[in-house]
Amino acid sequence: LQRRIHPPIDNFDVFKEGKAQNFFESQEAVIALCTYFQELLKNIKDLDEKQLQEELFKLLQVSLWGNKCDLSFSAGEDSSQKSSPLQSLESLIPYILVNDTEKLWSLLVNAKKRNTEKSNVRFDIILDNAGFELVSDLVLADFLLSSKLADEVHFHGKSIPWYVSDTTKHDFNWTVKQLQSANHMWMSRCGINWEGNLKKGVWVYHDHMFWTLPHDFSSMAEVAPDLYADLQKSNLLLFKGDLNYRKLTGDRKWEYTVPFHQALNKFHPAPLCSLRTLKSDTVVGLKPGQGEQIQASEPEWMVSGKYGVVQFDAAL
Ligand SMILES: O=P(O)(O)OC[C@@]1(O)O[C@H](CO)[C@@H](O)[C@@H]1O
Repeated sequence: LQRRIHPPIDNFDVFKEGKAQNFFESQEAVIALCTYFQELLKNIKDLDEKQLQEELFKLLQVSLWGNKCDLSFSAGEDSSQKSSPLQSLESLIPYILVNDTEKLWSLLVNAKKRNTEKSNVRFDIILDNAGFELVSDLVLADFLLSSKLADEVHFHGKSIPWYVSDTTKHDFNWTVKQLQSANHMWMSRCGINWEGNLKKGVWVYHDHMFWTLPHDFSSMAEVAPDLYADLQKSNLLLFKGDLNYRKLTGDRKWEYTVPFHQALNKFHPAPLCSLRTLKSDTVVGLKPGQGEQIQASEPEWMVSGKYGVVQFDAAL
């Protein structure tokens, strides 16, 4: 229906209220994250490589678990982030079934070393939900620039309201504005910096109709060659969320041990990584017996949102 009334009438978004509510109900978590991040920025220049890596891993995990906050998953009920997103990271590590964060780090560090003045390191985030998840993605993006691991970050949102809480251009700009005008010093500092990044053009927001069409990503080169060509300019594509994972892997009932590379079915515009909590019954790249073992004690493991993957593929 949303596609049929495109462009939306007066920017009407039936999910707008729910998305705003998720943001406001996650307020304390947003404050905790912004405060942590602004403190980190104070001495980011003095961090050695190991410390930078640790901080990147933390913020990647915050962004991963931020994917639990999804209104389609909670059937419209409260899906906000209540506790500090940083506190529980350590205890959640066993729930990351595939953890390729080291590979991600190597890629970013090597891209930086090869970087010359002429070739910027570009990082792309294919966004998922607005609300707390989006804030966690923006903090990650800010870290990449502030640590100089990347020179520009491109965000890809939805051109029409989609899958309940998915981020549109309006949600993106609204979120930056909310932070900017917040009463909390560190929240507003984040918002001001982010507005500045957009103005300077080191953050770029894009949307493309392809993201709301029913195609697997393996057909992108054919169906949306312009988008595919744009993604080829990136050093690393970060795909957020469950639905993007389903589209990456063709939403098939794969054996758990099938390599991620194979399930991508020749979709390789650039090195890519999926940050996703499991909410649907598709998962690949597990170790032999890993899925079966969890299944035996937790029949709902693939759809509960309790488990996650940070799954990387570099082959071109
Ligand atoms: O992509 P997200 O936001 O992580 O998850 C979206 C999603 O949970 O919504 C559907 C349920 O309505 C799932 O099948 C689907 O994957």
